Amino acid sequence: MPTLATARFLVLAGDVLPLRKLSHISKRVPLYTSVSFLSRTDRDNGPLTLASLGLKSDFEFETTNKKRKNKFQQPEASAEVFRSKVKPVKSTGIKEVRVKNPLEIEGAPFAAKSFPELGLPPLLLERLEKEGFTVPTDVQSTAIPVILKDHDVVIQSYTGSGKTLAYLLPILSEVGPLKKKPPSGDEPGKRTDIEAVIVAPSRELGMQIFREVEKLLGPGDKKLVQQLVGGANRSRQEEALKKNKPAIVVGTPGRIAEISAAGKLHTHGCRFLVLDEVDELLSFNFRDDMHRILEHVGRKSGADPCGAKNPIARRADRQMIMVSATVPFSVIRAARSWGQDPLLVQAKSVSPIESVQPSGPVNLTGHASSSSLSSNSHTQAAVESLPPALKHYYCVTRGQHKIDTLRRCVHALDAKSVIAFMNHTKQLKDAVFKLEARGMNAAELHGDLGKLGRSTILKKFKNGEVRVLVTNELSARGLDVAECDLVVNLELPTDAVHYAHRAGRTGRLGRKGTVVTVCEEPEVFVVKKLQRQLGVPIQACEFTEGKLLVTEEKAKNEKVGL
Ligand SMILES: Nc1ncnc2c1ncn2[C@@H]1O[C@H](COP(=O)(O)OP(=O)(O)OP(=O)(O)O)[C@@H](O)[C@H]1O
Repeated sequence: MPTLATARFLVLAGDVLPLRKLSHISKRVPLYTSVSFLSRTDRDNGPLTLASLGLKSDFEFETTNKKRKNKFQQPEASAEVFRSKVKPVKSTGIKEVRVKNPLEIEGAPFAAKSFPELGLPPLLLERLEKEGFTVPTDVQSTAIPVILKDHDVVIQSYTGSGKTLAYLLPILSEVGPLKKKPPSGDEPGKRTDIEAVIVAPSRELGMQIFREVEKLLGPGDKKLVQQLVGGANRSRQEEALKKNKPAIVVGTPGRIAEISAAGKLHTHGCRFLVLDEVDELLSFNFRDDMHRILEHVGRKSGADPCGAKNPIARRADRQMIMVSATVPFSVIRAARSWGQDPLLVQAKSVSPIESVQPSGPVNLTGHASSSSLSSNSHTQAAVESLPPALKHYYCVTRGQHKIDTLRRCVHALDAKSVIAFMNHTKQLKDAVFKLEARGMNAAELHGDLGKLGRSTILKKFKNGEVRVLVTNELSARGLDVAECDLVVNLELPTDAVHYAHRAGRTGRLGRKGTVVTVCEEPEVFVVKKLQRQLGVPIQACEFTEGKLLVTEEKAKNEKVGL
């Protein structure tokens, strides 16, 4: 049984505590190998701050004599942002030895101008060119070299900034037919296990990532990736696993856990575990399935007698990649628990997770915020997730006129591809009925529809056959429709994080985008609160004579919003 001597964090009653603070606890307290899971409404101790990432400071940084190589040299033109002087640790046959090393964080140029600068293999570069990807985004320039150096990472960058390729490219550099050629004579043996598991919280997002991998692998090798999303035929998925022996699986937590529990998914030798939308995957709904995944993926039972007993050593066998536009402090705590010396990778910075403190919020410009901003880390997470080019408005109307307002809004902005968010399925269906009755091409997307119905509607929306997609929280995360130029909140989101993910469906990858919240007079104070929490202006507007008119703030609204 692992003891406190070999562990760094203890997970107790939903909290993760550094074990060095628990010296008074009995020496043989069992170590939970799982981590705390958080309900959607969990509030943390405080937000991340950009200041806390202190690029020029030295950090006291614990590092491990990893089984994975610690490759700290960067390709010359890539994002060199940290350098660690890892002292060699004498091999004792036990891998848990950790030494404290100072980590120097230096300011450096980040944005690589091209993919070849990032040290990706030639075949993958060819595929990227074929698919029209020529210049990496900031988060890709920063994350790819760090992941290629085998670090566990938390990737945080705003919605639509290209986080998917930021982790897929380093994985495909090491897994599958596009990978770097091993040195001659170093040809690995026949692969039997899955090499990368990518977990996403919804079928739609899972399928989107799956398609992205398929596309990069190319038609000849697309069977090397297998989708394991819920709602799809399970026995067909199991047959495909057996027949095609894929190297990568992408799926939802429930289905992955189910097939794994049935003994049909062999992931013990898995090298990469990706948790996309990690803050959502931490929610209570996924708790049991995520436990199973974290316990089984990349755990080489029997391969290493020390590793089998020592959770820290076992963790070293897989590389954890955690991704979201919103990274509340709960994710930082989870990363500390799951990962080995994980790094926080943002668009233009890399810092040790150890250095991230739950402290005061910052605004979008990175300056310390005013005290009027909420200090919880969920709000902070939302601030950093909004694409800077988005425009935010709200329009006050009566409940019964919301659909008309939506219609006028679509015409006034001449929006071609609109996502309208609501909270309840019944109202959502009514809204579609009313929009269609008014001649607006609309469709509904929600959990009551079967998998086929959902994918057909989504396809039609992506093709432009549907102009207004009326949906709920299901589509708020990860959904990538480049053409979406307008997001409308027909009902208010529950909080700033949900607002940010909804808003992020438009304005992707630097495109223009508009977010309009349609609300009733008594709800204006909520909009004002969102404005304060997010640190972005949400202007009052009206739609008259086919135009969007920004209106003067009414005095009483100002008062309510104080
Ligand atoms: N280097 C690139 N060049 C051109 N297009 C890119 C590049 N990287 C990503 N894209 C495209 O940008 C879009 C957004 O990328 P992606 O979905 O990965 O964003 P994201 O940061 O994961 O967003 P979210 O937080 O909403 O999930 C996708 O259509 C993707 O194909």
